[in-house]
Amino acid sequence: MLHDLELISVGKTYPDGTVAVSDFDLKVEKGEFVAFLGPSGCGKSTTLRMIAGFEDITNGEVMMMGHNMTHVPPEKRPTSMIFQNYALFPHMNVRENVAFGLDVKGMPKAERDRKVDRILDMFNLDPVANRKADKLSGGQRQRIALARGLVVEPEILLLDEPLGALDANLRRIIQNELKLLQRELGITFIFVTHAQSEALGLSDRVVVMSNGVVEQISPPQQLYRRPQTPFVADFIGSNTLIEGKPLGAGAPGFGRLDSPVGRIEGVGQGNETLAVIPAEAFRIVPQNTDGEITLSGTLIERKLVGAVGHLNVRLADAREISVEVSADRPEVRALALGASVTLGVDPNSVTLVHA
Ligand SMILES: Nc1ncnc2c1ncn2[C@@H]1O[C@H](COP(=O)(O)OP(=O)(O)OP(=O)(O)O)[C@@H](O)[C@H]1O
Repeated sequence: MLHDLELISVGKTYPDGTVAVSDFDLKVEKGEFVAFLGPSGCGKSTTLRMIAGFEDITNGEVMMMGHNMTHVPPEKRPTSMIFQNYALFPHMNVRENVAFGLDVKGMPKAERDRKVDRILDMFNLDPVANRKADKLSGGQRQRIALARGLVVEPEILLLDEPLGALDANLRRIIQNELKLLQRELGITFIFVTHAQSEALGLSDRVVVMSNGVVEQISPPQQLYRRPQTPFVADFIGSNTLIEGKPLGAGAPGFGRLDSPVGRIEGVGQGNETLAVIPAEAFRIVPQNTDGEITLSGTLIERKLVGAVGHLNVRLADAREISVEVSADRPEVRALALGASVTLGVDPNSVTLVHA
């Protein structure tokens, strides 16, 4: 099957020797929304620029619709890129900014105007079409940048932290618009962000990167439920990580671990050395509850925020863990600071990974 975008072992070493990206493999289907997520400096933007053609590739290949694009210049690629600072021309009006990409292609004026009108209408920009780009609000500038990226009808839209300059409220509004737009147009989106909620909320799949390396590529729910590396377990959601000695396989699909706070069973092979337990997987249970992992400790902090109780529990080996439980439960309301608590966890909620 032909993929819209395929990265084959793509790597980038800058002339000063900085290895920004290594061995990046990815296949993206038509119409997919893929987010690159990771901390600052992990190589997200470098990868996006290599896809756009703005950055030379040191190793590997970039394929689009089955064609090798590795050495094709940006303007000959079926991509369009939207930058965080929008990169609008301040001296041009909105219409000229949007028309720019079509002018570069030498499109005849009548066809150009038709396409520009359509896209200005789509983004509600016709009322400001003749205003200079630097005289507009952040949200309007963001829409111009999107309109300019889309008017050239790319197969793949590349977005580099496109919402980074907006305040939280506008960000949420434009996030929704972006998702609707992407569904409607069926264009492939590659979206770079370091905001976890944005990546998880918008995309079909998330590529988590750290230090130039792909840690995991999964749909958002899968990243939460089944992290594959210690980095992802630590970076996504709110997990307790407990190391231990592998004890081999348990029930089919499950492995066991001997940890300083007792035996832990979770989804895995049994040769892993780290158990990952989501904060919300814990419940307060009576001692010696069957069929569950139980961890005993002392309650050292309790905050009830709406329906959620945030507890800090000190376990037998003195480590402190964060636990989220339903604040409405009587056994949670009854807990006093300093009380002994037993936490129960269903092994199904636990993922074992290699440390
Ligand atoms: N032109 C350059 N020359 C040398 N090193 C560079 C250059 N551009 C980026 N780097 C380095 O490459 C690494 C990856 O940078 P990149 O901008 O791709 O990260 P990022 O994940 O997009 O970060 P951010 O979220 O801060 O934009 C970093 O260590 C960065 O310092």
